[in-house]
Amino acid sequence: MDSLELVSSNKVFGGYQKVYSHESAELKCKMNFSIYLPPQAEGGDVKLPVIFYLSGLTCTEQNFITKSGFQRYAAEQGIIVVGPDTSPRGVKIPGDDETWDFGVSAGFYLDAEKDPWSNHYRMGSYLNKELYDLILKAFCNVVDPNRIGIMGHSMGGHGALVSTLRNPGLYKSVSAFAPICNPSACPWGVKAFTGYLGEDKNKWQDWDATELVKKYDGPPLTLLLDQGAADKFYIEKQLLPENLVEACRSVGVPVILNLREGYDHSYYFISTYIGEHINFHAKILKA
Ligand SMILES: N[C@@H](CCC(=O)N[C@@H](CSC=O)C(=O)NCC(=O)O)C(=O)O
Repeated sequence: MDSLELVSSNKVFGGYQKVYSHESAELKCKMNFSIYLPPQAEGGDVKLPVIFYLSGLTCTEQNFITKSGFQRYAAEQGIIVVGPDTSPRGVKIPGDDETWDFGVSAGFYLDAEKDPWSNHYRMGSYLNKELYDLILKAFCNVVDPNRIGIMGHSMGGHGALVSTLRNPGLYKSVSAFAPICNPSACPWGVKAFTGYLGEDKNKWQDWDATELVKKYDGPPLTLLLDQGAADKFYIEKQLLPENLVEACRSVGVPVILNLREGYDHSYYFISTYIGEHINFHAKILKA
């Protein structure tokens, strides 16, 4: 673990919530990530499943670990949970902090192709190659490389779905809270894809879950989605879960969409259902 620097460590539900920093080769900057090591990781003599959790717009690795209460359920199930940051940090690109839905904290878990973003904004490769491999290597005494799942919220829900569909088999289980399901067809996605990928909409399809699922040809998957019915971003059609459900049904990919009456887009919603999501992953990863 020479290249990892421990930023913080707090005991919670018998395990440890840690934050590390490291130099990312993909992003060319220093990045933080969180890792929850449940009590079962103590001693290092059992290999445990891992879930990656991807946060949404405006977040760092801190929002999820301080607001969702996931540690109780991860401790109960004996699951390690890893949370990357949402964009490169400390890199100055003109326009990267002008709006909250593009640039800093809004990396969209994709590999940008357009200048000036393509040099640093490579969150897709960072997550699915660099951080994934780092976790397997640095925590090899406690991580089971064959039992890895992924989940996320909003922009992070998009990231979880797309990472799974683009990399068949890399993640055995996937779920999302209020994900951006069809970014090519919503204002957040159009802005991000135009900025990071350019005007050519053919390229957008490679990072859009609703398009990717129609071509998915990997191991069997069931997608679990939870969506608050009172979520203003759902009402404003930024999220479009129905488009993803329709695409899944058209190709026979099982999907569960729970529409939760009265819930909004916040971590109050996530904390209410995070236990159900952890248990969903546990059932698949521990089968
Ligand atoms: N600043 C925005 C609201 C931003 C917001 O709601 N961000 C969500 C993710 S949205 C999609 O990716 C979030 O997770 N916020 C962090 C939190 O701790 O709640 C506005 O003005 O509406």
